Amino acid sequence: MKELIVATKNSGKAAEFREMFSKYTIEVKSLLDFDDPVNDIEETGTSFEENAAIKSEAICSKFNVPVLADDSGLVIDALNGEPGVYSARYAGEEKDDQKNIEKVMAKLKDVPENDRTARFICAIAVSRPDKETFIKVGKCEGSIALEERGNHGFGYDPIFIPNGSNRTLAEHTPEEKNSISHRKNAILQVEGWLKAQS
Ligand SMILES: O=P(O)(O)OP(=O)(O)OP(=O)(O)OC[C@H]1O[C@@H](n2cnc3c(O)ncnc32)[C@H](O)[C@@H]1O
Ligand SMILES: [Mg+2]
Repeated sequence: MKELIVATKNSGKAAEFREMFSKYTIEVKSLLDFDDPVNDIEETGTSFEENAAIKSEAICSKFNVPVLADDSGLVIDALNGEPGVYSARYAGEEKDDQKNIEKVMAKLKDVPENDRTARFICAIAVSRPDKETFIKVGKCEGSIALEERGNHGFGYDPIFIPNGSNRTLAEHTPEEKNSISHRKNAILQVEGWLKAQS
């Protein structure tokens, strides 16, 4: 079975990838599966695409196998695109999901329902030894809820309502989220390559 490393240390992302890749005969590993801890990669880019490629290329050079990386985040119109590429560390270096949510909710406290439009974006970069990296982007349009709700998922899911629903993503089952998410929409675009691997 071919091996694919998903270059993430985010357990929420790793679980979603594992589930969405289960239909392929590919052995999927995340950076959380290695006995020797892999150093953090500095995300110095100014776009999701750039940061995804920084991660996939760094891990591909290290292990010499195909690597897929995800750089993703929440873009809120009323905050001029924040938290954007800084989504993980919006409220500080400790990457605390709850503090990040509280920071967003405080900044949006006077913003009415109609002006709370937002989207999740996911850039997926695939790097292979001696080949060019390719990058695809997926989106999920929606809005920021007036209050936090639900326990599923991770990150900003408790405050994000996808268009067409009245529930937050954290009130969607993992299967439901994986059928509409930004991550799913990015994966769909690399499906041809994934099939060729399995
Ligand atoms: O870099 P890796 O190791 O993959 O893990 P990370 O958590 O630092 O990941 P990113 O740099 O891509 O930052 C993404 C942040 O955006 C948020 N995010 C991304 N996808 C999300 C999703 O599906 N649901 C909720 N929040 C999400 C969440 O706060 C993530 O920490
Ligand atoms: Mg990161």
